[in-house]
Amino acid sequence: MTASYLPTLSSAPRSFLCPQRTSSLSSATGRRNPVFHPVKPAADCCSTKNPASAWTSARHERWEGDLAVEGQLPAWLKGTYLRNGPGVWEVGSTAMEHLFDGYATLVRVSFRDGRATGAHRQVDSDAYTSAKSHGRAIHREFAHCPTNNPNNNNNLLDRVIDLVGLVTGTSLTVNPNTAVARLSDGRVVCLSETTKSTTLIDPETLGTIGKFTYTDGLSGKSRLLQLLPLQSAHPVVTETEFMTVLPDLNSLVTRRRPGYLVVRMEAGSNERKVVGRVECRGGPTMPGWVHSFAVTENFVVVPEMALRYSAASLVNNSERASFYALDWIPESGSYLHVMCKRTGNTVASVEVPPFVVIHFINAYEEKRHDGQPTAVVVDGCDHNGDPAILDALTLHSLRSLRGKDVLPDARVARFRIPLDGSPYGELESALDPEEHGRAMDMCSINPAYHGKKYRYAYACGARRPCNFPNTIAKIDLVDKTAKSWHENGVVPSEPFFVARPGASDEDDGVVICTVNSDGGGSYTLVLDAEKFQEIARVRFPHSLPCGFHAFWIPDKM
Ligand SMILES: CC1=C(/C=C/C(C)=C\C=C\C(C)=C\C=C\C=C(C)\C=C\C=O)C(C)(C)CCC1
Ligand SMILES: [Fe+2]
Repeated sequence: MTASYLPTLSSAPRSFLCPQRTSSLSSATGRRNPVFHPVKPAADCCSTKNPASAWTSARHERWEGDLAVEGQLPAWLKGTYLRNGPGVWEVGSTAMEHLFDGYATLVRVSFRDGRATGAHRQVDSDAYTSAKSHGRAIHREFAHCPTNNPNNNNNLLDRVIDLVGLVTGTSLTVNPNTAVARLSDGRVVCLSETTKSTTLIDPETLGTIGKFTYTDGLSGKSRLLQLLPLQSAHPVVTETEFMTVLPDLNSLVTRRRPGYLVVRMEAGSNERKVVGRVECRGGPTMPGWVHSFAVTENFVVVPEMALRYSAASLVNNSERASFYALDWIPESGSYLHVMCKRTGNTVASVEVPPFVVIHFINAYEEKRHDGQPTAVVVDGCDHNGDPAILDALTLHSLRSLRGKDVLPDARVARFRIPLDGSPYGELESALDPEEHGRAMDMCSINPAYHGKKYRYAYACGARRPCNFPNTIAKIDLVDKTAKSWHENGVVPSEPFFVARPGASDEDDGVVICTVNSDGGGSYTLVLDAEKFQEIARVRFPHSLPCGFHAFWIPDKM
């Protein structure tokens, strides 16, 4: 590998790693100076030798500057890679306990002319700013329940106060720490699982512009007893629309069966319109957790997992369910529902073996010779139908069990849903899970193949022993094989596929992934997607927390 370093400030990291001595630097290259804002001074703030850096809170509110490039970035790679994820787990007297609880940290790497600039910055959500001003977290996160919450008593008034909190969304998190997406009108949003957390950001400065407010009243703002404060964290965004799934919690207060609303929002609009409602088959009262879902050309596939929202935990903001805000109720059944995008009708609803899929990979239709769809095939990262993965992602496990083989097994699950009225769907492993070390999550595909028959998926896999996925895997769903990238002790985030402009092969492009290295330190890796070999890495001057999901914004031609 040829290495070429940009002669920038970032190649002299010791001079600006410490936040106490950052302000007077000037760039020899004439480029913009790095900007450095400490979260709080830390005793080891100049050290990058922290093997648990992936799970260590970001030390600086924000930083931006030039990045050192090792290797050769493709000349065609022009645009901005954005990554979101939890990055601050300690504020004042609060120390969060779960990976999903951390306050949103954005990372940006912009590639132009073989060079790279980078930034990271905390999202100024109400959850984060209020935690800083109160000296403790005051919102309910996935696992974190505000401690000295006065609503601990079970009297009727407290229950009513909690319910009002749920309807108005004031107690649940507004921390958009999961995904980032550019809408087709150019607005860039960070998202998580509460509708109120959706936040507009500036993709260049990573500054928080403000809340993305839906104007439809669906989330309970204008209509009392509209219990729709939750959403899938992964909307499907196309050139014309934004589509998502809202678990319908109205069954908490009505006799209606629980269900899901599929909603769509046109480009440029803030108004979601209901496409249709899917009724849950299981229950009794709560829909299954829907972090993501899948779409095909004509259909939306809504999962109903036996891992269900916990009414008690959502309504009483200091109560924990068996899995944090979720209950595992295998006897309630596991289902997949298929809704027609055009009519909003549910055209298939099948029972399937238990699955725990946080992230669906893709879906496509099988068609008859006359083009009529006969079945829907859906692929997801399945934790072998076991919610134990949620416990494996506590910060204690991640920080203390490094090198221990405690990561639960996972696979690429392939579901087949017949469209002939059959009551059952099929479920099998798409390839031998040993191919990818029995770990599988944080997936992406070539976006041109969304909803279509496809061959390749990119995801995090494992080289065992490990307590977190530690490889980047390219899954070939036709040959049923996997290629892997791995280095000792690494913690990768979602590998994100970016197609070469003008490409015709599905894997003609690069895979971009930000990685925490063994002894601390972070870099963004660029792999040739076809060969699945490293072509460049772009180093940050200090370590960043491991994040979740990425997005690519190409430069305007
Ligand atoms: C889940 C619910 C809530 C909040 C969720 C939040 C804030 C974030 C969820 C993030 C997820 C699910 C990330 C998944 C990552 C998976 C990884 C890294 C897997 C690795 C495996 O090997 C609420 C809104 C608090 C309440 C409802 C439920
Ligand atoms: Fe996700």
